[in-house]
Parts: sequence; C-alpha cells; structure tokens
Amino acid sequence: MTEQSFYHIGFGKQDLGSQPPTIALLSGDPQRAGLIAQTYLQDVKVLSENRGLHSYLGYLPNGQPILSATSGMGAPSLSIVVNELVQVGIQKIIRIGTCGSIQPYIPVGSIVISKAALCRQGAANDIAPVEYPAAADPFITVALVQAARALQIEHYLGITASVDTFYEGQERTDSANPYLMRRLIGITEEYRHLHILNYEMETGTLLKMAGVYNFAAASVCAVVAQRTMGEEVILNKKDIAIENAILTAINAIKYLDI
Ligand SMILES: O=P(O)(O)O[C@H]1O[C@H](CO)[C@@H](O)[C@H]1O
Ligand SMILES: O=c1cc[nH]c(=O)[nH]1
Repeated sequence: MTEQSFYHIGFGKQDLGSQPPTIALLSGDPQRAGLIAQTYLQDVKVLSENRGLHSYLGYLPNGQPILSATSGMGAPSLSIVVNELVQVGIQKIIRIGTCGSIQPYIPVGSIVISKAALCRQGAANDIAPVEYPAAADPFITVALVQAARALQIEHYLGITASVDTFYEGQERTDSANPYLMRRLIGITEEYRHLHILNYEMETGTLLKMAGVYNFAAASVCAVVAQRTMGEEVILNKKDIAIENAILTAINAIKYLDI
C-alpha cells in the first residue's frame, strides 16, 4: 500500500493507527484545536502543524479515537481541509467555532448550535448550486442540544449566517474600511428579522460539503461578540464561551452511534 500525506493537512491514513478516527472536531483557530486535544483527549499525538493547520489524534476516556483539527479562517481554507479529512476516512465533523450574536437575547458566553446556515460564501458555490441547502446533520445537532442541556450551558438552536468577511460582510464599520457597499448596509437588521441568530465564517460551506460529499456535519459556536451592543469581541468572556462550546461538542459524542 502506498502511503500518502495530504498536501495541506500534512498527514495521511498511515498516521491514524490501527483504530482510525471517524469523527473530527474542527476549529478555525489552531490553538483551539490544540486546547481540545490537550485538555479533553488522552494519549495525544501531534499529526501535523503544517501551514498553521494543526491536527491532533487523541482518545476519549472510553477509548474512542477523535481527530482535533484546524480549518483555518473562512470557507476557502475550510473547504481544502474538509476535502482532505474526508479522504483520510472522517465521516462526522463537528465545527467548534466562535461567532457574533445578532439577536439581543443571545449573550456573550452562551453558545449557538446551528440547525442550518444562510450561506453567503463564494467557496460553497464551487461545490454546489447557491440554492443547495446548508442543513446540519439532525442526529449530531440533537446530540449537541442534549449535551448542552445536560451541562446546563445556555444554548440557542437556530439559523446561522456564514459569510466570507469578518468586517464588511458582518456590517462592521469600525475598521480600515468604514465604507460599506449599499447592499450590506442594514443587512444585519434584515437577518435579525429573518430570525438568524449569529454571524461566523465556516458553517454554511461545511454543511453544504457534508450534503455533497455524504458525511455528517454540525456546528456549535461560542458567542464572543454581541452585535446589538457593539462590534468588538468581548475578550474577558471569550474563554468561558469557548469552553462551553468545547464541552458541549465533547459530551455530544456520547449520544451518537459511531
Ligand atoms: O473562531 P473560529 O473557529 O475561527 O470562527 C470565527 O472566528 C474567525 C473570525 O474571527 C472566523 O473563522 C469565524 O468563523
Ligand atoms: O463577530 C464575530 C465573532 C467571531 N467570529 C465572527 O465571524 N464574527
């Protein structure tokens, strides 16, 4: 058998041992991928730290193998990583991200579980028609809700807006570009009335890829900004919000049939 390390993720099937993982926890931030592995998994092996796409193999206390990997920020990077993860045998992906709430009742520190995404992302259009649904796997999504309930973590289930930019696309004007194109002015208010809960930058493309590639995907995001109050990330509540999202994802795995 020829061994192949994939060009971007920097590892291949040969690195995954005799009991290869089928579930990946996918974070935008490489530090978060490391934190998940070092804090919640056992017997951790660093698979690769190629291009900032850090990947780790570890085990839950019951022996189940889990991959903790990095998508990088935004849909183009995520699309590359997910394509290669599927090629090494991953069948379920849970995104553990951060996001900004656009509803007044969703505070920083809580988590949003996406049942679907409004996908305003260019990369997704290379994979499926723009009208293709970005729908989360119902079984993983229910498991995330069950886990959050059991842990008494404040959580909200609903629709996420996944966009390509943190500043313009999320209607931020406190940036190097205070000018917003007309089509973006007022878009957050419009989304609020469409009962969209939050902004982030990867879930929509991940969910469309799951439909097209035939794997199961879901997303849980830590709320680190409250866009009805301001544009900034609330740094003193970021860590607790992220811990809530990670704990929810790790515990959700217990409810899944693997
Ligand atoms: O914290 P991560 O997982 O990177 O997710 C969010 O944070 C980044 C922007 O700050 C984007 O990638 C967005 O989706
Ligand atoms: O407001 C936010 C916070 C995190 N990530 C985003 O994409 N937006």
